[in-house]
Amino acid sequence: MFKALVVDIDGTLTDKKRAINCRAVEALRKLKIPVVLATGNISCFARAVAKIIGVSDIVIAENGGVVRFSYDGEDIVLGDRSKCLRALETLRKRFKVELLDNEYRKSEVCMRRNFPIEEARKILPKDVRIVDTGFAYHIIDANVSKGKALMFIADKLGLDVKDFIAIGDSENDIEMLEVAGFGVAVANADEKLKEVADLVTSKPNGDGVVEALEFLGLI
Ligand SMILES: O=C(O)COP(=O)(O)O
Ligand SMILES: [Mg+2]
Repeated sequence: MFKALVVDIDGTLTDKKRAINCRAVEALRKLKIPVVLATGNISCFARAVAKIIGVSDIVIAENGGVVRFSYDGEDIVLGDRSKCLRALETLRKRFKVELLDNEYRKSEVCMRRNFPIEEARKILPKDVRIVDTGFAYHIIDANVSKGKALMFIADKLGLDVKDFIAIGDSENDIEMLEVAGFGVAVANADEKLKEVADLVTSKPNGDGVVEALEFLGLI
């Protein structure tokens, strides 16, 4: 009954050290439905991961700020990076900010997790928000989320967003789980994500992905 799957990368297919779970990779390869990867990471990283896992080359990158429909296609930018760069200047006045992959980002700003995020939230302008993926902080356009990007993709593919199962681990996955037809939080997920999930797996990371796919009768 579900027609497609969207799955987060870090903390979901990978563990804390970013090592990929090979059981999850094999399970995803076996699926008969399209698998879309959705990550806070940059588009070229997402595409490379999709390619080597062997899933569809439709990807959501930069927390929904960038989507791409094919490996050799073009990035579609859904977020306004200028808002994020302005917000970055506000943060820089208060914290020592270290940027990550700045030269490749098209819609957002990514930073090392080395300052108090709650303090940052208090001073950021309202046209952006800051999300903690457990791997990095991201300043994203307030109009952007993995959930909105998923709706955009579903529409282009002629699917209903409710046809998707979504699996994730952190707060940047909340909207994606909310809009999907069935949301899964892996055992290591943030409490906030578990609250919006239809299923919380007993196993963490990739083992949780396999558990969810078995639960849904997909493998
Ligand atoms: O790039 C990050 O911060 C992690 O991203 P992901 O968990 O959405 O894959
Ligand atoms: Mg994640």
